[in-house]
Amino acid sequence: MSAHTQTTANMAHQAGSHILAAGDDAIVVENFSKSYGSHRVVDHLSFSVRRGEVFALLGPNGAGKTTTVETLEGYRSPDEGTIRILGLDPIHEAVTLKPQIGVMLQQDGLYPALTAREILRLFAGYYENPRNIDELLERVGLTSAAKTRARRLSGGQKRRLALAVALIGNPTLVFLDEPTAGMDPQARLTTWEIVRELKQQNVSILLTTHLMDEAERLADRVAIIDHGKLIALDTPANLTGVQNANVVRFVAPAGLDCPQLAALPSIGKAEEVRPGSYLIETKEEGSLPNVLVELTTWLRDHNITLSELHVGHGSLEDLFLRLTGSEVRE
Ligand SMILES: Nc1ncnc2c1ncn2[C@@H]1O[C@H](COP(=O)(O)OP(=O)(O)OP(=O)(O)O)[C@@H](O)[C@H]1O
Repeated sequence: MSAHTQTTANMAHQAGSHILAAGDDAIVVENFSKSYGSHRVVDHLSFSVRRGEVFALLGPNGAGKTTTVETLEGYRSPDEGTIRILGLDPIHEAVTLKPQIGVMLQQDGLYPALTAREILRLFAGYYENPRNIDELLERVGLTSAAKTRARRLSGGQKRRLALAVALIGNPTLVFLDEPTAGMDPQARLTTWEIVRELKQQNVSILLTTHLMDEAERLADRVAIIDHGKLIALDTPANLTGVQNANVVRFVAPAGLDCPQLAALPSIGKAEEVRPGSYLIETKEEGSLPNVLVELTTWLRDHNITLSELHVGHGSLEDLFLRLTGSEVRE
């Protein structure tokens, strides 16, 4: 092949792969399973994350989130199924893939004797087009701690540094495993702002979190997994039914007779979700005013004091509890 033909072929290949890549999903997981010994922790999981999407993976402890994320990052191999990250195999094409992804780990496996700036300089050296270190330190709120050795950083500062490490290489796709766990409210807000900025720059983000409000605020779509299986996948608005106000929540003494409440004509369901905290769903759309009349009449007739009453749609936390039967923990 002549040099010209070869260049043309390369250009066509590059153009072709670019067009292909642009239409591709950032992450494709198909039928992925993983066991530790005889314990299957991920069970035929399939989902995809679009380019520029913020995708949250939720699930109770031990649901298989970290195993999934670590497999997507190329640190574990799937027993079954196919995984494509930016169109590439995370293990066999790791050399091409690694410069394009950023990973914020749950554990801050950073060099304890190096300063925050030295750690970022070290990681910047692995990338072709790293971010400016001082700007990044400023963005994550670590300017004043730039010369502090990692072992002397507070827990929250270590998380900020782990986030900066994930972003130093200007990644196309970022994995954030419980990014705000252990952060103070200010750092949490900064992290949320950074996630939104990344999204505006069309960076794809896979997020795991135990914070339902974090998922609700940030994620375009949420997947809930339990025992390694996908049990829900949709936008937060669709999952919580934000379009229809069909839920009444109230606080009253614990131990009310929920079956009796559920038997009222306009009430579809009545549950005590936590002691003294009740959730009621309407039987039909639009019957909320009737539900309120029936509920307050019932409470008055039984001489029950009401301390809070909210009307609206379900929350992600309600759905999570209902689907998994597990309390969310931070
Ligand atoms: N290396 C390992 N060897 C054996 N079992 C493991 C290993 N890593 C994880 N497990 C088990 O696999 C299951 C899934 O763990 P995983 O960490 O993926 O869950 P998770 O959803 O991330 O949980 P958490 O919310 O607690 O971080 C758990 O029962 C865990 O004990």
